Amino acid sequence: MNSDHTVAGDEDLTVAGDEDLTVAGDDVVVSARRVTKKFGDTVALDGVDLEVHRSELVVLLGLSGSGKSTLLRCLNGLHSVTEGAVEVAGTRVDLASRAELRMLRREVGFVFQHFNLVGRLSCLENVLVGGLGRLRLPRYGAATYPKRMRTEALDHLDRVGLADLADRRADTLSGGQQQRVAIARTLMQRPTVLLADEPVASLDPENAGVVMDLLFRVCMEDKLTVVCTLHQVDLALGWAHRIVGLRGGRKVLDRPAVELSRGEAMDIYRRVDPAARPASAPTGPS
Ligand SMILES: Nc1ncnc2c1ncn2[C@@H]1O[C@H](COP(=O)(O)OP(=O)(O)OP(=O)(O)O)[C@@H](O)[C@H]1O
Repeated sequence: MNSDHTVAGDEDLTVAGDEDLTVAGDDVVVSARRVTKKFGDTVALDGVDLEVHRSELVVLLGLSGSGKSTLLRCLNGLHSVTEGAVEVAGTRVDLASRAELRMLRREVGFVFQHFNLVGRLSCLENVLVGGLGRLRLPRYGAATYPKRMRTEALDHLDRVGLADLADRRADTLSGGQQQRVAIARTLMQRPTVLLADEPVASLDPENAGVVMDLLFRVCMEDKLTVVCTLHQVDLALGWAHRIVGLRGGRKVLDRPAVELSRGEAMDIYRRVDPAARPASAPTGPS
């Protein structure tokens, strides 16, 4: 156990030496406290705090290399943190055993930029794969899954608007359709948290909007906690409840999307730290 950190009950997470760090109230599902992640000499995250609530969609924005993917991976334990505390769905990720991390990952769905479907399998079977964690033995072919799971998987495909393509091989679908199948597969996991790493980076603007709309709908309807990395400021402003900006591994912005102008959001992408800019300098379009 990491001696720097202590947990005192479900609603109390503290980092030793920082009395003001009690966090994780009733509906805080994701909590990162002073998280630092180093890869050798590279500081990918530098003391990042983040809280995300149930039914909240938070978008992480930032230049390439600012630490967005690293933060997502620290949330589900794919990366161990160098310092700090992470709690997700009631599990202290930074202190979790391998078995606890396996359990946690059933609750935390992950949506990837490149969909990660099995191309030669049907859409239905790809979705069913999301429910494998609930079964004791592996399955080969959609027909070998219990009927109730097939019905559930079809419902998820219906929800993403693709029930009529259930029997089609996944590699015959467009990118946008494949990402919708991947989201249906994640829903089959019955997650409480959904992490999405640039889920629309490979899609055209129309399909990107469809996928963001879908993520927003499942966030609200299923009361999911969604953390999503994006590079498209307009999509973030359109669908996020809250926008968190990272720069050089540090959090430089954390505001409700409705309170942000486009110019303020774009500031995250400027090479010069807006806080360091002289007061007389132009702020760019808003
Ligand atoms: N496995 C790793 N080993 C070494 N360095 C890494 C590793 N993963 C990330 N980094 C470094 O950590 C920093 C943050 O990378 P990260 O991938 O989190 O950025 P990002 O904001 O997600 O970038 P992008 O928008 O390009 O995906 C970068 O300097 C990167 O080179």
